[in-house]
Amino acid sequence: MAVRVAITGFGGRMGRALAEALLLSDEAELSAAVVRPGSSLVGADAGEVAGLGRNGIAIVDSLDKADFDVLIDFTAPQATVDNSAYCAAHGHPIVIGTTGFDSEQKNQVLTNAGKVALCLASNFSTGVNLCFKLLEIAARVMGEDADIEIVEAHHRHKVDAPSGTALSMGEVVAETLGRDLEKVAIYGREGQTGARERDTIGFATVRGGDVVGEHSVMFLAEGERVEISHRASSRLSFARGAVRAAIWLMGNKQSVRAPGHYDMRDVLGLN
Ligand SMILES: NC(=O)C1=CN([C@@H]2O[C@H](COP(=O)(O)OP(=O)(O)OC[C@H]3O[C@@H](n4cnc5c(N)ncnc54)[C@H](OP(=O)(O)O)[C@@H]3O)[C@@H](O)[C@H]2O)C=CC1
Ligand SMILES: O=C(O)C1=N[C@H](C(=O)O)C[C@H](O)C1
Repeated sequence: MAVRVAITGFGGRMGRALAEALLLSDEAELSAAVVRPGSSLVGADAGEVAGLGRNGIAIVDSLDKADFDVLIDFTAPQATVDNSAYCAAHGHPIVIGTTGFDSEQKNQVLTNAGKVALCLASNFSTGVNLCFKLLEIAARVMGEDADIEIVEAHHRHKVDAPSGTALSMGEVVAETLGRDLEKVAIYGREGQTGARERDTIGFATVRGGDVVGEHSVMFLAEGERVEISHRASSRLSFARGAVRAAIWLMGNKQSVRAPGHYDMRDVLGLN
């Protein structure tokens, strides 16, 4: 029997991509599509809204009206805080792709991992999670002798910066080098900045057009430079990863994963 998935933020870019990924899956299916109360999409056919053809699932405005095993939530920080609390209260595992949390919101979300299995990742694509592993090696081999800079580019509608993925990349590098990202991160430069300090990790953000998501981490040493880069050309790369995580949390419906905080590296066996 297929894993039954609810999607919150169904009308958003990722909501629609997730619907497509579920249609392509043999092991999971869309069972509920949820949008904000008052949305003009309430009552519409979810398949039609996602451009996938009629599927008979009417869009609802609350998780209380949804029938599902596991939730996939790519919305906005406060909505994710609320949706994860709902899942914890009702015993549903949850996959979270939302980025841009402040530290209090992130703590609130993670509290729920005491009650249900929760998979939180700034990026669900296989390629980015492979890059996280490559970054550990690069940081170990070159990190002490190189200046490290992270550049990311996204579409003009993105509301948080730097991207969650760029921050995760910074965390991987900083942790490998025994540095505290909060202390060494430099978010953009302007004016008389002075010479670069070796231990810092710089972030630069580009926003524009329809860029799906591009990340590059540079290790700039004397006489050579290594770049580890990832370019997403379709949101399906994130959506298929999130569906894989949902199936993994449900243990294919045989044995639901124990409550806890997981990420996509756990799903891919990279941790
Ligand atoms: N981890 C990963 O792999 C990826 C993560 N993301 C992240 O996912 C999130 C969503 O991205 P994207 O789909 O592009 O964004 P969109 O703005 O296209 O979609 C977000 C959706 O969430 C809904 N939403 C927001 N706040 C609320 C709320 N309080 N209550 C109910 N619904 C709400 C919006 O509804 P409405 O339109 O009515 O406001 C909208 O439908 C972002 O944080 C982004 O960074 C994106 C891609 C990959
Ligand atoms: O908002 C997006 O679009 C994306 N957000 C995620 C992030 O902040 O890292 C992942 C991906 O790059 C697309």
